[in-house]
This record gives sequence, structure tokens and C-alpha cells, in this order.
Amino acid sequence: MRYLSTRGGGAPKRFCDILLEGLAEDGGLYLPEQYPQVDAATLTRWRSLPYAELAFEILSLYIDDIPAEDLRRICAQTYRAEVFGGRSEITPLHQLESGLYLQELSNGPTLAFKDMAMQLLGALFEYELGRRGETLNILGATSGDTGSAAEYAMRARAGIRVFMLSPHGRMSPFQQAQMFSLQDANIHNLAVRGVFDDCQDIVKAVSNDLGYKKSRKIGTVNSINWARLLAQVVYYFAGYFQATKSNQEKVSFTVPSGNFGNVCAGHVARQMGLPIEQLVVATNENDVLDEFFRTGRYAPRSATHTHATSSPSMDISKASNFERFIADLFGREGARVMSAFTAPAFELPHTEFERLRAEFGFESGASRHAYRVSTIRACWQQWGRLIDPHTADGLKVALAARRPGVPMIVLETALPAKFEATLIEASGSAPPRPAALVGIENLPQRVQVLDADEAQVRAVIDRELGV
Ligand SMILES: Cc1ncc(COP(=O)(O)O)c(C=O)c1O
Ligand SMILES: N[C@@H](CCOP(=O)(O)O)C(=O)O
Repeated sequence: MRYLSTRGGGAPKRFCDILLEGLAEDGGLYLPEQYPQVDAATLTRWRSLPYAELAFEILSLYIDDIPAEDLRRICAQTYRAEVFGGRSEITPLHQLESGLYLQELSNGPTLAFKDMAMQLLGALFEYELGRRGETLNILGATSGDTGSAAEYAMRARAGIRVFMLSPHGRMSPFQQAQMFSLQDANIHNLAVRGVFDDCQDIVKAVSNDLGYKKSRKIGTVNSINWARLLAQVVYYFAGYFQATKSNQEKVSFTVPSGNFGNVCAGHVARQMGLPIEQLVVATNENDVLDEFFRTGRYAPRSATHTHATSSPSMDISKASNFERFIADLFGREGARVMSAFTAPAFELPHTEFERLRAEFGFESGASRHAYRVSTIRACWQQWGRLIDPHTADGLKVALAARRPGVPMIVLETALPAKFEATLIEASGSAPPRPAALVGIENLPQRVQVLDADEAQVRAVIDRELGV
């Protein structure tokens, strides 16, 4: 399989090259030349596979530069029940009522769905860097969960340093503590006075300086990296197989969305032939994506118009992966994608707007604090299940979007323990947390606070690298 930039620049590349490269040289994101098609017989064969085997089957459709036995071993070592809360299904479905499910994606080490891909990414990096005898300096941006998932996945890996930018004071105390309490020498937390979009802009600006990127060996763990998305495709298949008995059935997914990586993986699964009816994008008060799917107008907002909410990991107004979907919608016309994403805003012509729902199955809805709190409370009272604020945004939107006769799967993107204040407001008591994480907020923290200034970030990187 070869990969091309959404913006059309450069020559096709192989998987392991784009794994280490991250952002494409023309500032675009990598996509496979085409999506492999999965027929009914293959779906039937995959239905009964354990998660690690399913991951191997799907990954091997996209990765032809790692020997099959090595890839199989990497999948088997990554997707073990011990790593994912002792659950052998890895991403079990939890039924709330007939036809309504949560898919548990947050049983990994940092209690968020990011672990699903990040654990694999850590293993792939280590494997490929080992083969090449190289090292990598990861520059990442987080609004709360990518950062800790990446740091936990990379902290013990040889040849890897992590520089993680986060919006200063905008994550939950638990999320901050998860990252900032790590004392490993290869982990560097940089809190930026700004919003997540400022952090992501800095990551992209640094990566777009090709000379700097090459000389400092800069890579990425954000969903800029295609490998992140690919790993996330797997659990859509796993969720589908658990909710259905035959390939004639369809399911819908509702996805709490921010940077559009998670739901974009669902889009890829659907393009491969997984029988998905609706892909419902759920946003919080930062509803740029909801506006787009309702009106066809994409108008990202500035930092001052990006709200700090009680589902902080979704406080994003410039969704990076949205460019991947638009590239598919535009038939991979690189120049058109480039001009859309270098303009302040764009609007789809009517014929293209209609394709969003009719051809790609996309729908959307937005939530806000009051709905979030009442949904957490109702879910607890009605179904005895505590959910986190992001999952609550998903459930709120899913309840309005679901169709009779089509199972609706809401992706559970984090555990409630990460967002204690909102859970106390909604349910009256603190959510349970794993024994190892009790009191994590009281541990000594290691973080540098910077302005939203690319030069300051480069200075930290250079100082650490001794350049
Ligand atoms: C808990 C949680 N829910 C939802 C999201 C949104 O996911 P995505 O950025 O893939 O759209 C994030 C951040 O990515 C998150 O951490
Ligand atoms: N919500 C994310 C933001 C970064 O998303 P990514 O999927 O591009 O890594 C977070 O929690 O950090």
C-alpha cells in the first residue's frame, strides 16, 4: 500500500516512512491510495477472531513493509487483556437497553480511548527505529488525553523523547496530574498559554520546517499520524461484530468528536465496506463540526472563540483530521483541498452537501454543559452506568439521532474518574478510580509553562537535544 498527501504533493510513500514522517511535506495528511475492500466472506471470517488477530488482519491490508510474523507479534503483544482492564474482548460492548450500546474503549493504562492506538504506535515506533538504528523526537499536542496516552506508551521506549504541548490550565486536574507527575527523563511537558488549537498549530508549523524537522528527527503521535487512525479502524469492526449476528445487519456509531480522528477512523471502516448506517458526530459547545454537517459551511474559530468546557478534551475548533474526510469528499483533488484548508473558511456547493449524509452517512449534533450533566445523571439512574462528560455528549446526541431497528453504538472515549468535578455535580459523588491512581493529583509535577510561541518551543527542544 502506498500513501499520498491530502494536498497532492510529493511521491507516494510506504507505511513505515509515513509512520516516522507524520505530517506530509506539503503540510497535508497522509491517506492510503485507496481503501482496501472487505467482502462478506472476509467479514464472516473476521467475526470470530480475537481482537489482536482482527487488528493484524486489518493492519496487514495497509502495511506491506513489515513482515507478517513481526506485525502479528506486535499486535499480540499490544492487545492483551492485562493491558486493557482484564477484558479479553479489549473493546467490549455494554448494553444500556435494547439497541443501545456503549463500546468500552477506555480500559487501557490512561483511562481514555487514546490508549487503543497509542499502545500500538509505541510498539511500531520502537520496532521501526530499531530496524533503522534511528531515534525520534516526538512533538505532540494534547487537549487532555493524547498527552498522557502517548507519554505512558513511550516512557520506557528506547530512542524516543516526547515533547508534549498542552493548553495551560484547561485540562482536568486528573489529566494534568497524569502527565505532569511523570518524572521520566525522556518526557517533557510544555504547558502553553493558549488553547489546544494553538498547540496543534505549533506542532504543524515546526513540522512544516522541513530542515528543522529532519535535523531534529521530529515525529508525531497525534492523529496527524496515519498509524493512529489505522489502529482506531479496528474497533469499529470489533463493535460491529459484537452488536450483530450477520453481515446483513447495519449499525450506527455516535462519536464524541474534537480533532475528528476517531470518527474519521469510522469513515475509513465504512469506506472499506463495514455495514455502518450512520456516523454521528457529537460535539460540545465548540460546535464547528456540527455546524458543518448541518449547513455545509466550515468556519474554524479563533482561540478567543474556543470555549473552555466540562468536556475539555473536545475543546477544539480546528479539527485536524477533517482534512482527510474532505479529501475523500473532493475526490482527492489535492489543489482543492489545499485551498480549502489554507482559506479562513469554506462552504460546500449544495450537491456536495447532500453527499455528506446520503453517500457517507454523516450526521451530527451538539451538546452543552446542562445536557452533559443531565445525561450523566440519567444514564446512572436509568441504566446504573457512570459515564464521563465526553461520552455523555455522545449519548445525548445519539439518543436524538438513532433510528428504529438499527443498533446505535456510542463510543466511550474516557472513564469518569478523569473528570471528578463534573461527575460530582451530576451524580453527587466522586467516581471510582483504580487504586494506583488514588491521590495522583498530590504527586510532584514537572512542567514548563511557555507562551503560544513556536520559537519558545523550538528553544526547549534544542536545549534538550544539546543543539
Ligand atoms: C475523551 C475524549 N473524547 C473525545 C475526543 C475527541 O476525539 P477526536 O479528537 O478523535 O475527535 C477526545 C480527544 O481526542 C477525548 O480525549
Ligand atoms: N482530544 C485530543 C486532542 C488531540 O487529538 P489527536 O487525536 O489528534 O491526538 C487529546 O485528548 O489530546
